Amino acid sequence: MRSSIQPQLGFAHLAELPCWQLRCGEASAVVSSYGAQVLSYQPSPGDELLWLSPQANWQQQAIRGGIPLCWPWFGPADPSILPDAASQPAHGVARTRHWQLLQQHCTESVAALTLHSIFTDLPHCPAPIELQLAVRLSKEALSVTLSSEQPLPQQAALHSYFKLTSPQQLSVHGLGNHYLDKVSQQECLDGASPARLENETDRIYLQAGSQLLVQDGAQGVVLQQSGHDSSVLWNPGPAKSKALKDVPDNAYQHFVCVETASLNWQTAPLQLSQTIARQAASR
Ligand SMILES: O=P(O)(O)OC[C@H]1O[C@@H](O)[C@H](O)[C@@H](O)[C@@H]1O
Repeated sequence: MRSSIQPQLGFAHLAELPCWQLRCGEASAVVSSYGAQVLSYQPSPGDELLWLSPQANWQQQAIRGGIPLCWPWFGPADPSILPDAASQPAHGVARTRHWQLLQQHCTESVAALTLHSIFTDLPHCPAPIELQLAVRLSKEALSVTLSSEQPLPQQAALHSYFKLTSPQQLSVHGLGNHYLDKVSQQECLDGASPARLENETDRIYLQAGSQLLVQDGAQGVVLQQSGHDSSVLWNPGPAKSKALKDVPDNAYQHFVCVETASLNWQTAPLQLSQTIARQAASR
């Protein structure tokens, strides 16, 4: 059976949202044109790997869940690099744009599409910059690659929200033990490995490997990444969950973000990739 790509309007409670549904064998994925955001990935029917907030919204704001794209900066805009930083949105401008379909193709073993957007109004770059997101669904895995050929000073992150059944039982392998703790504002050189969640967890790991394992109790997700210089581990904990408007109060129990990031402001073309797959059950 060939794989397929079908346009669809709306996904979950996000009415009227223009999306594409990709299918390949038993696997399926949904990609939104708003933000070029993967919203769902099921390697087999009913086995959802990504979390989408039941209170997520779109239009004028980023969709909370799936795989948002942070670009061309990560977190709050840096005033030493970006003019008028205070008025710029957190995590950049890619996740609140409408993107266009550039190409698609289906074979028996893959459903793939590429979306693109041209940015003409970046605060630190007057020239138009084209950004592309390639999404590739196979029977075994989902890959996303964010790329730009122009050597712009930039940061980027694939800000994946993974579904969680138990925060207490989460361990993330492969991150290394050197991180910047954004909660305590301290650098930690000898963090525990594998990483586990604290009350609020917001860390930038500076020596993350190319393969991570997000182990949630008995279930695991294998994450392969390239083009990164760091990985971010984020879970808002109880107090911040309550403060966030677009998530339920207990959202911290339902997701963890493990992000593939390029944060060094390199003036170079961008090629940032993440591939996720359900870990095979051990015999
Ligand atoms: O609410 P936003 O802008 O989507 O950001 C969510 C989180 O994203 C993470 O990547 C950051 O490390 C956190 O500091 C931030 O709170």
